[in-house]
Amino acid sequence: MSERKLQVKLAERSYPIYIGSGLLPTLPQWIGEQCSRTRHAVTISDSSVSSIAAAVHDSLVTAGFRTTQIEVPSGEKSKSVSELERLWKAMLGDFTDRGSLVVAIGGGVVGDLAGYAAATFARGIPLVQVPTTLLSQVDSSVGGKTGINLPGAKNIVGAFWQPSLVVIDSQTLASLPRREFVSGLAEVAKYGVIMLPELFEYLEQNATNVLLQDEVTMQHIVSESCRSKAIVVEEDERETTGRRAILNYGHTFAHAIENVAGYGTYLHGEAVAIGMHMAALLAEKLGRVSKEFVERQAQLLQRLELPIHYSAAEPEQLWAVMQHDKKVEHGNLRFVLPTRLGHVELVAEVPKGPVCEAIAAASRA
Ligand SMILES: NC(=O)c1ccc[n+]([C@@H]2O[C@H](COP(=O)([O-])OP(=O)(O)OC[C@H]3O[C@@H](n4cnc5c(N)ncnc54)[C@H](O)[C@@H]3O)[C@@H](O)[C@H]2O)c1
Ligand SMILES: O=C(O)C(=O)C[C@@H](O)[C@H](O)[C@H](O)COP(=O)(O)O
Ligand SMILES: [Zn+2]
Repeated sequence: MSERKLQVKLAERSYPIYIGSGLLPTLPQWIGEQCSRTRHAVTISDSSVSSIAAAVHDSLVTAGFRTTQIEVPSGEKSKSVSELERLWKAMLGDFTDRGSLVVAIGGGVVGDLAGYAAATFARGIPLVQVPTTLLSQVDSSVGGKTGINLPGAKNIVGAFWQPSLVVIDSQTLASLPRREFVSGLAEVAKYGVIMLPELFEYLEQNATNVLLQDEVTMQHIVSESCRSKAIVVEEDERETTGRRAILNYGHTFAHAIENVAGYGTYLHGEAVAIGMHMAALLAEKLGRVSKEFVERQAQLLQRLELPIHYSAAEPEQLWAVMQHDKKVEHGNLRFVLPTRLGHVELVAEVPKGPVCEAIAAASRA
């Protein structure tokens, strides 16, 4: 199967996304095209993708690059100040400079962490994303959000730093555990709810093939997801007009759940699925959507084997953590809420009562 090429159009920060099977051997050529001044590549990966990182490294060496290889522990806890500091020091120690680039090989954790290292080292060096989880292929590798967590808030320190190139090779998913694969489907369902009802219906009709990871089905959902994200990012690169906030559907709840449960307890996509259910319940309580909408979304998420219930009922605790959400403005938390399938809005002045009721309604003791 030949590759598909999408383009994220952001003037001088524009970049291609290549999607296909068996693309990694072509990576050095594409790096040469996108980052022609670069002869030194810092590959950053995690311990679950060592063999993929080794293959990328070898192809870069063969193509004449000097390389620095860095590995971080796998898991959400690596999006930390201490890992970031370790990366900076390793980059400095091997003479990384403005003629270098970072190649992030892994899931969203590596992409966000390595991306922020690229954004900050020497005030910013080019970044290439090689996503190896479904979640990172449909979402985190595109759009330029990079960063780390603090104990009190998810993704609270970071930068917008667009990659110069994204290479999505479906073969890298061969070793991905099923729970991680399913987690990525939450972000795909999210695009369906926020802007692409056809994708939502496609998921409803093709759930079996999706879960079987049928190649044609996968290429469709990955490219539709990247296409949707690119459209939104092109309209509001730095989330200043509110348009990009639609990509945060379910995330106000999700980030609080990830934080309160302890980073890594819920996978990001699992928390997003629960957060989407909470957001739909909240929208229903505010009279914005029907019960049928809530049930239809819940049915799809469950059909995709995603959770919709939070296993500990702590509405007050989630509410407190949500006050650190980046959509808080002048002390007011804003929620992304649906009005119909394919459309969501950023809503301010949502009272605490219905929020806590929605959390309780989606919770199981
Ligand atoms: N920047 C953004 O726009 C954005 C968007 C969505 C999510 N995120 C962030 O992304 C993170 C979640 O990303 P994720 O779900 O990819 O998690 P992850 O990076 O932790 O990867 C999931 C697990 O799979 C392993 N893994 C990765 N590739 C593998 C492969 N090919 N084979 C076997 N194992 C593999 C990893 O080691 C890890 O244990 C969260 O921190 C979330 O906040 C960022
Ligand atoms: O790219 C975006 O914009 C998103 O909101 C995508 C989300 O799926 C992603 O989890 C993102 O990291 C959340 O952003 P944050 O600004 O709430 O940290
Ligand atoms: Zn997300």
